[in-house]
Amino acid sequence: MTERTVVVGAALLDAGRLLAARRSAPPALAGRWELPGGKVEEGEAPEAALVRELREELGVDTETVERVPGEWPLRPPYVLQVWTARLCPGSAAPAPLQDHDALRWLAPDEIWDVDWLDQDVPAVREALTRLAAEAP
Ligand SMILES: Nc1nc2c([nH]c(=O)n2[C@H]2C[C@H](O)[C@@H](COP(=O)(O)OP(=O)(O)OP(=O)(O)O)O2)c(=O)[nH]1
Repeated sequence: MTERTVVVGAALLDAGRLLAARRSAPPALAGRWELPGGKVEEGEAPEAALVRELREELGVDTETVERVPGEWPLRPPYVLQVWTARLCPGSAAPAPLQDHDALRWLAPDEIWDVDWLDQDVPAVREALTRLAAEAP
């Protein structure tokens, strides 16, 4: 039997930039950059989980736009799925409230300036194609 838990990550896009978040915990991941998000709870739709996680972690109101095709293995039993998302009108600006200690909005030519978690690199590469498509 394969047990797997989906971790949803947001490619949060705004004004042609992608939000990257630096993890503050656990020690093995702290200091590395990721797509903000978290684990989907039982009975929860992944898009709803992502909106919930972004509210908890960053204090923002968001809506998901589309699934970024693909699924990337994390530490078993977790797999990463990614959606593009945008801020709802009137949302607060993202703040590192929980799990993160820094945030950066990255333009396409800055994407590789941060030290992404190794396992996020293929997902970020895929998200970058979406960002390039919507860059002003
Ligand atoms: N959110 C997120 N987690 C990731 C990414 N890449 C990656 O390996 N992970 C790992 C870190 C964690 O082991 C797991 C997700 O944990 P989390 O701490 O973000 O999820 P959560 O908010 O639901 O966690 P919890 O404290 O409620 O247990 O997936 C990523 O891009 N985004």
